[in-house]
Amino acid sequence: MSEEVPTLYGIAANRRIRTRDLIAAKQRGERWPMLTSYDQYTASIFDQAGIPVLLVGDSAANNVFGYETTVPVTVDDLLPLVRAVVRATSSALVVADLPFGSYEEGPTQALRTAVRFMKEGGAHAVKLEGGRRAAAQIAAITDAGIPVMAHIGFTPQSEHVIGGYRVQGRGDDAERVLADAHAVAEAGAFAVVLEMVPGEVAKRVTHDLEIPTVGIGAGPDTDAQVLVWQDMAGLRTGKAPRFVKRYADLAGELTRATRAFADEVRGGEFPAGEHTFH
Ligand SMILES: Nc1nc(=O)c2c([nH]1)NC[C@@H]1CN(c3ccc(C(=O)N[C@@H](CCC(=O)O)C(=O)O)cc3)CN21
Ligand SMILES: CC(C)C(=O)C(=O)O
Ligand SMILES: [Mg+2]
Repeated sequence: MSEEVPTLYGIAANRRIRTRDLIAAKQRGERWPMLTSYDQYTASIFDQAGIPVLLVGDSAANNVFGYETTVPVTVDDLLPLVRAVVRATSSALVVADLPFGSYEEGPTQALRTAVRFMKEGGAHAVKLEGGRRAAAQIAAITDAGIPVMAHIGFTPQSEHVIGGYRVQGRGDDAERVLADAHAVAEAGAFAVVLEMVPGEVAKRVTHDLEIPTVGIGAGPDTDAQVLVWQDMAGLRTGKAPRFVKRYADLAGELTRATRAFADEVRGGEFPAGEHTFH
């Protein structure tokens, strides 16, 4: 487990990735992968496998706590997950997602929440949803010394206003996404997630901005790509969004292992002598 760890090209694995490394990577034309993580074991594996940025997403609402939407999850729910991911990693930059209700009231509330994720969670950066409407919050948090990743296009916390899971920025709406992208960069964001926007719009934003763009359902021309890990690894079953690619079948593998354990207990084959103390 001590072999050379690939992180960003040219960056040694013996220190944490910093936001400036990600901006430098963009200048060199290097793409990078990002995944969500919500626990110790996945965080350690992703860190060792060379994922330079891990997001403790508010999507824990769906993928850890079993809610239908991201709306119910709280700061107190997410803080222990952030601590676990930080403790389990040595190279990755850990980004804490600000949940719904923890920053909308304004810059003061947003900064207070971001400070909790830094002080109590040990996060290295925070992320929040919104373009022009979130610019004041992004500026306040950044001015306090906390790096902010923005998130525009489809913003799941607003799905009740948006009216479901919908591509944002088609046709004339592209101007809205572009204005949001420029606003968050101007406010001081170090990167911006583009979720479910047309590939052409994501390409334009990526070209326009000096900060890296992180696509999810935004085509191949962003600087980085992010997926929810349970989608990427096939732990989540059922219909996945079109932007998901499954790189493994963890649900199938875990089902097989579970059935084997259950069968061996029922059949009296487990535990065997080697598992027994005398
Ligand atoms: N497991 C998981 N993966 C995610 O990507 C994710 C979460 N959870 N939770 C928070 C948000 C919600 N997101 C979602 C959820 C569903 C679709 C979806 O069903 N998309 C369909 C319909 C698109 C359409 O109607 O235009 C698709 O086929 O892509 C997209 C994004 C992205 N985030
Ligand atoms: C999908 C990513 C960008 C996210 O915000 C989350 O997982 O919460
Ligand atoms: Mg999120």
